[in-house]
Amino acid sequence: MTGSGVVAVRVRGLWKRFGEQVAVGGIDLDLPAGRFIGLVGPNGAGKTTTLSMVTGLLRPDQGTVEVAGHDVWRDPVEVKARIGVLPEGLRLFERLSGRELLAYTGRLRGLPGAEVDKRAAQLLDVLDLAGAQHKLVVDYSTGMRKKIGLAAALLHNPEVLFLDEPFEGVDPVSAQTIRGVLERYTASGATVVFSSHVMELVESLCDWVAVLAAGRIRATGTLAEVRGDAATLQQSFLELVGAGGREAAHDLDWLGGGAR
Ligand SMILES: Nc1ncnc2c1ncn2[C@@H]1O[C@H](COP(=O)(O)OP(=O)(O)OP(=O)(O)O)[C@@H](O)[C@H]1O
Repeated sequence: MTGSGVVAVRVRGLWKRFGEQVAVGGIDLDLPAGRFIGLVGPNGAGKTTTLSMVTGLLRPDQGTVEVAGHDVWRDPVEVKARIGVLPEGLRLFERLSGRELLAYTGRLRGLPGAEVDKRAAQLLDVLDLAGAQHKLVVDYSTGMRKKIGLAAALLHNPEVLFLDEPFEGVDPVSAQTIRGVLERYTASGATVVFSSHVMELVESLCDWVAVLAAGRIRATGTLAEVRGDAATLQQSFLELVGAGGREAAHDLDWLGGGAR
């Protein structure tokens, strides 16, 4: 699946409204296979809504999504066998231990018990969770929850992995661990799609970027293409999405300590 030109995710005419609010306003997108892809955009841009529709968690009002050549809404079983998802606000089975959660996930994925045991042990080890594997998930910290969620999403060796803000609330050591696992995974030809509004992170991890603002795609391409002549991705991002509002700071002339 590594070859250039192979499309991992194909989105056409995707729309989602919540009442009057247009969350996603007609997105067309081809995400190349074998890349580390960043879906970036400011708060409320529509990243979570887009990822939810792409992974079959939220039904679009209009439009189609194909993942690994299968239509997400007509062929959900084929798609779900090929993807791993770490959603935002991840809900886990809290009363299972980390190890039990992986055993359960592996069996749901149809893997033989011995294979699940082997993969679970390796993932727990690599993600630095071996010491906490018998602890209940309810007692895990935010970072530990992200890591066990990532392990569950990787267990069946998916072709495409979707991660919604995977580094949110994660300390630098755990972030480095997660990063190592993801880099190894993409090096084997798999595709990672992750959403973030942290530009430095996207710049250091991704080789392909899609910029989303106000429910629409503003730019796509390799990191170099999207960055263009700007010094950093952050700068080109601010130009793309418009940095309006920065000057509004003078309205806060009462703010700054001292006089009340
Ligand atoms: N269930 C919902 N009901 C109503 N409005 C919603 C719902 N989900 C999302 N929205 C709205 O749709 C828009 C896009 O939200 P979304 O969560 O997709 O953005 P995002 O890019 O993921 O933002 P963030 O980076 O802040 O998580 C926002 O204006 C949000 O208020």
